[in-house]
Amino acid sequence: MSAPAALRELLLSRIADVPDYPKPGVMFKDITPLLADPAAFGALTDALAGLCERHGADKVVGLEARGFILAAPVAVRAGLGFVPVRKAGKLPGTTLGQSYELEYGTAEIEMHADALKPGERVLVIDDVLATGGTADASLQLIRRAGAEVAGVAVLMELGFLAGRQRLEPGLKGAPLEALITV
Ligand SMILES: O=P(O)(O)OC[C@H]1O[C@H](OP(=O)(O)OP(=O)(O)O)[C@H](O)[C@@H]1O
Ligand SMILES: Nc1ncnc2[nH]cnc12
Repeated sequence: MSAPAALRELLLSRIADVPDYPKPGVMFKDITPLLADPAAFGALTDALAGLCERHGADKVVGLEARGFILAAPVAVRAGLGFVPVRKAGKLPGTTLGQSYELEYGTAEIEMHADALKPGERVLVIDDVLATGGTADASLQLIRRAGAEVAGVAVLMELGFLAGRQRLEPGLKGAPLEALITV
């Protein structure tokens, strides 16, 4: 479900389009103006915290790095624990790792193996859903830890990259919430 029109407009107005970054042909969605506006950042945090409640989340997982910026205040606002999913090699404890396909090549993300309890319901939060590869890998980590996926929530879905379609099998019926779709 997308956000109410007034919130969508506020959020969209604070996301900058940066052409040809980080490489030619990519339109980068820069959320730093949104983060710099406490009213917009607060409204985003409230909306995502509301999704934690609606979907019965017990924990919030944030995806490095921009996902951390959004997910951490949401977890505090929702009164839930925050779990970081990091790029490989950054977590000190025993980890579960999951590699995934990028547009070119592969990448790997990791989560502490004991970060989630079996049966806990987890909401995954990130800023952008593009091809869906990162979010899909996080769902595999959550399930391998024995936890349940309450849903995935993103600020912005890039509809033309069909990440929703890529993510659908991994969601297994859990919701994908995008406050804005472009
Ligand atoms: O749907 P996908 O095609 O997987 O792309 C989406 C991911 O790409 C970006 O992260 P990036 O890896 O650029 O890292 P950053 O957050 O550290 O900038 C974004 O924050 C998402 O996590
Ligand atoms: N176009 C884009 N803008 C911002 N973050 C992204 N992650 C993947 N594609 C992106």
